[in-house]
Amino acid sequence: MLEMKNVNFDYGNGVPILKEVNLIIGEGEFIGLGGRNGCGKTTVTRLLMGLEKPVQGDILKDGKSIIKQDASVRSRFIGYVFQRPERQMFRPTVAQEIAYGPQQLGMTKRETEEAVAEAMEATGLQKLADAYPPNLNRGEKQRVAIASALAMHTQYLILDEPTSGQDSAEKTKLMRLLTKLNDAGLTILLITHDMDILAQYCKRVIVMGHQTKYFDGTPQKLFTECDELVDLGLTRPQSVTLSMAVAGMKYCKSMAEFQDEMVKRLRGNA
Ligand SMILES: Nc1ncnc2c1ncn2[C@@H]1O[C@H](COP(=O)(O)OP(=O)(O)OP(=O)(O)O)[C@@H](O)[C@H]1O
Repeated sequence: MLEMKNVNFDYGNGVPILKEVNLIIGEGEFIGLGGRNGCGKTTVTRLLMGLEKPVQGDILKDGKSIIKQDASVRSRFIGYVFQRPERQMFRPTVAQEIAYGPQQLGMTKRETEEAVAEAMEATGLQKLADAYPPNLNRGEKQRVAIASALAMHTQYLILDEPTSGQDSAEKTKLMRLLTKLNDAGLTILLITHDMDILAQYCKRVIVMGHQTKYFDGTPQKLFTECDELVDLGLTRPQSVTLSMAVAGMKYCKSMAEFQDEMVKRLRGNA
């Protein structure tokens, strides 16, 4: 479990960015982190990673403060996929890039090879083992960044807007991969501005409001009960709007689910 306790933060210029932020990320969760541009989502994840230090408050793992552990120590259990994953790649081939973390952890050659092979298989990168990372497309680069974290046997994976600028097929491919990894036990925290992703794939949503956490609950609660969606820079996904508009219709987290429900109704099954 990762925890932020009463965290205050500014970037050293006296402008408060976060005030009294409290949040818990339990093992095995799939959490979406949303909110307006500039509300502090990336800052929250940088604090969790140890790339920034709180001005006040604490960050804990399994109840113990990790505030003194720098980012290199925390990278053993928290993997991070940056908005521009190419910025975290320095090795000449995909396989060598993925092997870098295990080597830094002191794994033997054999352990490293095994970890790299497993991570490439989990992310479908086997055919790209010898490719030069800068030549990959964005989806492939993201998968290399994810595989690099998996090869270190990370417990938590944080992704910063991984689907922005991607077409629908790439988006679905990535989200299916993340769902599969989450089903296998990986904890995921995903920053996103995509409402469909919050609704369809995340089991819990945290929304940052003005300098602090504003909402923490299920996507269903957020999209059906929260009156401040617009103020928070969010919109209701079309599938939810439509399912709320049809009398007696259950909450539909995706258009596919809405269509299935409608077909059932037309056939007289619902
Ligand atoms: N290095 C920095 N120095 C000073 N201010 C910063 C720095 N990085 C971010 N900020 C400011 O901190 C605030 C929060 O930024 P942050 O990137 O965490 O927001 P965000 O919610 O992730 O935004 P977006 O959705 O646009 O990515 C913003 O006002 C931003 O301008």
